[in-house]
Amino acid sequence: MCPRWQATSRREISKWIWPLPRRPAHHPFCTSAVLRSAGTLSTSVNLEDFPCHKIRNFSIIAHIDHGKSTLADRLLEMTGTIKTDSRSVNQQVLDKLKVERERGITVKAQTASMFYQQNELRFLLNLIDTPGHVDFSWEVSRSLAACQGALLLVDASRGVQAQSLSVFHAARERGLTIIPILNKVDLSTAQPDRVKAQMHSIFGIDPTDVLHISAKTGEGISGVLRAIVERIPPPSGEITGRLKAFLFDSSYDRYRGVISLVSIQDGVLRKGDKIASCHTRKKYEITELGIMHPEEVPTAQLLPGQVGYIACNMRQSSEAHIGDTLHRVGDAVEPMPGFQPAKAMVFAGIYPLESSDFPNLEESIKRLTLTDRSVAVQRESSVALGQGYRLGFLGSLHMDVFRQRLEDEYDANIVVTAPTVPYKVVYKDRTVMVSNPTDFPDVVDTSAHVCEVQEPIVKASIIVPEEYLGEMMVLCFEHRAEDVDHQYLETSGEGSNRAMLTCTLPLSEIVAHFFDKLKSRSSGFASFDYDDAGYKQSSLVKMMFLLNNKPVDALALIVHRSAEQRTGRVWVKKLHKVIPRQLFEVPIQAVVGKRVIARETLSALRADVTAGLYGGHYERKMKHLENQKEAKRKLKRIGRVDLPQEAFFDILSTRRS
Ligand SMILES: Nc1nc2c(ncn2[C@@H]2O[C@H](COP(=O)(O)OP(=O)(O)OP(=O)(O)O)[C@@H](O)[C@H]2O)c(=O)[nH]1
Repeated sequence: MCPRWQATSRREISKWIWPLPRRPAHHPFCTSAVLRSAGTLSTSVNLEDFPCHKIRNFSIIAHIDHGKSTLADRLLEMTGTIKTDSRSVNQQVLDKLKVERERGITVKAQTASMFYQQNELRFLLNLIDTPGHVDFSWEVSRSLAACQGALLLVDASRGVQAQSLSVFHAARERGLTIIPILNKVDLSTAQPDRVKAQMHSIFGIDPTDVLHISAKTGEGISGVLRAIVERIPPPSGEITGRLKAFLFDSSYDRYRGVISLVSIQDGVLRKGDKIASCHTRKKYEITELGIMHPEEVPTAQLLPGQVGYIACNMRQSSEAHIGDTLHRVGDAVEPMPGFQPAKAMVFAGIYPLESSDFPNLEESIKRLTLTDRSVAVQRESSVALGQGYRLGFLGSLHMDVFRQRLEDEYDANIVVTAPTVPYKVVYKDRTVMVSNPTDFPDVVDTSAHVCEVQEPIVKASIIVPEEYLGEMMVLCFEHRAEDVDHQYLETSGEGSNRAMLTCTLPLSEIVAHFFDKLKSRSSGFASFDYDDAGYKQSSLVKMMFLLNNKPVDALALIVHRSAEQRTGRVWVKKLHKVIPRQLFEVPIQAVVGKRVIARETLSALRADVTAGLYGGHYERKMKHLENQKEAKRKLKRIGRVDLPQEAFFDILSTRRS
């Protein structure tokens, strides 16, 4: 082997894998502001004082913006886990990522352990704050697996919304004890009785069980802590049993490798213990363990029912399989039921704005996907954009958050291609998943070897005041909805009642503009949720865009046949607007198979080659013009359209918006 290659390779490996560099004082993914505001109080904790009956594990679940992170702040403050910051009622301590703080949304579930004294007893409460947006429901479901209870928050002014339903059912399916809570009762628009009646009719919740709080002002928070201890059952587990630790989340620390969050089912886990994974059969040694309080606080051990972090020389994040059971080496244990792996619903190509930046982009993507395990990654190349990656996301918000994190945390200058969903192409002898439009067959002809194409379908539900129901139906039909149905959620005589509209929609119809239209056409009142509903045969075509008769692969689209004319015309017009004029005439065409669907012509830029000539030099003028014509003819023959990357950026960003 070439010694130089060996050296580079080792250097390369050491950058990624081992040995890990010295660890700084702060976790690299937390901003110092977060750490300051978190104000970790305790540095050593003896977990032996907390057997199962003194532990409560719970998640906070709700529709987006109903106040989960604000409630988490108040609980951490009331239990003395963080300092009360009178200047800021909205610390959002558990929203650690910059993108979360900027956008005011949670995208990653976070765990925090708190100590709470009730009467003579001291309890260990393990809280998991979950995201509310439908794209991150995978985070919610795995968080629930580590809990025995859930706080279901409902905004007292907005009432039950679409994701309130989905998270309620997810918690119910797992058999968790649900504590229903009405939040934002301080608002003048709050309608507690009406919302409690909704909760009763939709979830069957007894109105007397519902707690009233304001996570903002702190009203009612002590009642929540009492209810957690009194209503949520403690975890069960045998301290003398064989070690079983359930791995439900992981992150990557470049100094210590993979950090896994585990919930101990049975047995005791200590530093130095030799453990093995049921999934990969690989063996590890625990180098560090502890609880999140809310930052990492090392402890001597983790006991049954406790939730904490472990570092164990795990070098690749793929080794930490979400849903895995860890056990002591040599002990045979029955693995616990795992999770369905995250399923990418939206794919897009990500390319550097400057091709020479590809190595940096590659490194940034590798690092970022170590902290976000739900992204599917595949290398690809495009004639127009060079080397890049095709990434799969859980939804378009997830895609946008990932893009922002690449830009914010890694200073990446990138072009993101139009999002596409994964299609199934059924050939006579095999079925192929296609997540890049260029791989889609040019012609879908049932008499040829492509039997059919199928697209992913979702079961959508929209909750909206009844006066917007008609408008929502129109919107759904515009997006190829089927099986449209509706039901009223309440029957109160006062004010407008709310209805739930359900239908099936092609996933491709909701990845681009659907959510914005839904919000604007319902004046912001509609909430939307969806669930995977499999695949369905569909009449889809591949649309290519030709510039000067040459296809531009990065612009290819898969569209429904009913929308081909409209889409072709719209995009040809947009291309016409953003492509700079060339020295020759450029036809811009949208084609499906051999059919031209739409065309615009970019007129030639006529440089005034005679500008420097004065007076009557007629022959010289003609000569210059002839030379110019010849040069243009040559350029056109070469057929190369000078399309700067910025134009791509414009085209692709307008496609997304
Ligand atoms: N008036 C009032 N506002 C509140 C209350 N609780 C939360 N809010 C506000 O509601 C908004 C959303 O609160 P968050 O805690 O971020 O909501 P969330 O459910 O964590 O949001 P996601 O994580 O994005 O799903 C913020 O502006 C909060 O300040 C409350 O009790 N009263």
